Amino acid sequence: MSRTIRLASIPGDGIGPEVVSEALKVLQAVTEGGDTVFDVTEFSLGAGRFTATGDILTDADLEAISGHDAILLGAVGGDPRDPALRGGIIERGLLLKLRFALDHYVNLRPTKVYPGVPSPLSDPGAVDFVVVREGTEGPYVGNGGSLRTGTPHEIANEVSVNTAYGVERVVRYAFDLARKRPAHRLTLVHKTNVLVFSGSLWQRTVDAVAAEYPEVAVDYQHVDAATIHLVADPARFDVIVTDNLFGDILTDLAGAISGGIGLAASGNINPDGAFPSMFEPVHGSAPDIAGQQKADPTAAILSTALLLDHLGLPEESIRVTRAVEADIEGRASASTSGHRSTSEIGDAIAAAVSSITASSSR
Ligand SMILES: NC(=O)C1=CN([C@@H]2O[C@H](COP(=O)(O)OP(=O)(O)OC[C@H]3O[C@@H](n4cnc5c(N)ncnc54)[C@H](O)[C@@H]3O)[C@@H](O)[C@H]2O)C=CC1
Ligand SMILES: CC(C)CC(=O)C(=O)O
Repeated sequence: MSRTIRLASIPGDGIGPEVVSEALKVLQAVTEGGDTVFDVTEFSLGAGRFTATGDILTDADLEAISGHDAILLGAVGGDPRDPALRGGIIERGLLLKLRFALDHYVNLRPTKVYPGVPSPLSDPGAVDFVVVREGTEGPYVGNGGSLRTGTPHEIANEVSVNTAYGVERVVRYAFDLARKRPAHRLTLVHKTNVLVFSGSLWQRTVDAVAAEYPEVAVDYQHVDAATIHLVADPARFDVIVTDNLFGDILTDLAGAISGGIGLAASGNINPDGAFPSMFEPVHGSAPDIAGQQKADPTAAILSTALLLDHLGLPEESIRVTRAVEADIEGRASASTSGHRSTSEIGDAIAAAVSSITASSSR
C-alpha cells in the first residue's frame, strides 16, 4: 500500500536553501520506485521574508506547518552585519518558536567519526555517541531582561528555566535510548558544582530514573571537564544527556571533532507524536559562504536519514547513511579529492543511494 508523507520544507537563510535542495534530491532518490511518496510544501520563511513583510512566523504559518508529518529545516539567521537582524530576531522568532510551539523537547544530535573522515584528532578512536539535548527549556526560553540599559550600571540577566516535568521527560528519553544501544552508557553533563539549583534537579532526576534502568551504567561530568574528554577521549561516550545551552555548545565541538560542522545532523523530536518533529543540520546559515556552492550538504542529508528513521522508514534511512559513508570514504581517495560544489556532493550521494541496499555491508 502506498503512503504519502506530508513534509514541510523550510530552507531558511544563507546556505539553508543550498543544503535543503540537496537533501530533498537524496530523499527523492531514496524513495524512487518505492511505496512511500514525500509531498513537499515549501515555506519561505526567514530573513528575506522578514525584511520584505515584517513577518517571521505567523499563527497561520504555525498552523500550516503543524499539519505536516515532519519538517526539514536548512538554517536561519541573516547576516549579523545587518542591524535590523541583530539579537537573533529570526533565530528566536522562527527556530526557537517552532521548537517550543511543537514541543521538541528532545534535540537529538548523533556524533560519529566516519572512516576516512579528516578529524582534527590524530587518533579519535571509535567515536559513536548521541547527545540528547533538552530543547524547550534552559536559558533559551527568553526569560530575562535588562535594567539601566545602555548605562555604565546596566544589569542584564537571562534565567535558565528547568522544570521537574521537562527534565524528567528528556532524561527518560535518554535512558530509553541508552538501553537500546549496545554500550548501555549514559553520562549526565551539567555544572552541579556551581549551578546548584538546576544541577541538583538534573542529578536527582537522573539518580531516580536510573533505578529503573539497572542495565545502563551512569556517569556524571561537569561540562568543562566534558569538553576535555570530548577532545582527549571521545570514544568513552555513548549517550550524553544535558541541558539546552550545554548541548548546543557541546554539539558544535562534537561536530568539529567528527570531521566538521558540515557533517553534523540533528533532529528536534516530539517523542509523543503530538506535533511534527523537525530535522536540521546543526550548523547555521553561514553567511560567509552563502550563495557560493561551498557548503557541505552532508549534515542536511544525514538529517533526512534521521527523519526517515523517525517516520518508520529504517531501510531508507540506512541507505542514505550508507551512501553518505561511501561518499565520505571516497573523499579521502584520489578520485574525489579537490573541491566539489554543494550540488556535486548532493548528486554523488543521490546517485549512490540508488545503488545501495540497506543490507550492503560496510
Ligand atoms: N540552526 C540554525 O538555524 C542556526 C542558525 N545560526 C545562525 O546562523 C548565522 C551564522 O552563525 P555562525 O555562528 O557563524 O554559525 P555557522 O554554523 O553558520 O557557521 C560557523 C562556521 O562554519 C562554517 N559552516 C557552517 N556550515 C557549513 C557547511 N554546511 N559547510 C561548510 N562550512 C560550514 C561557516 O562557513 C562558518 O565558518 C547566525 O545568524 C546564527 O544566529 C547559528 C547556529 C544554528
Ligand atoms: C540559533 C539558535 C537559536 C540555536 C542554535 O544555535 C542551535 O540550536 O544550534
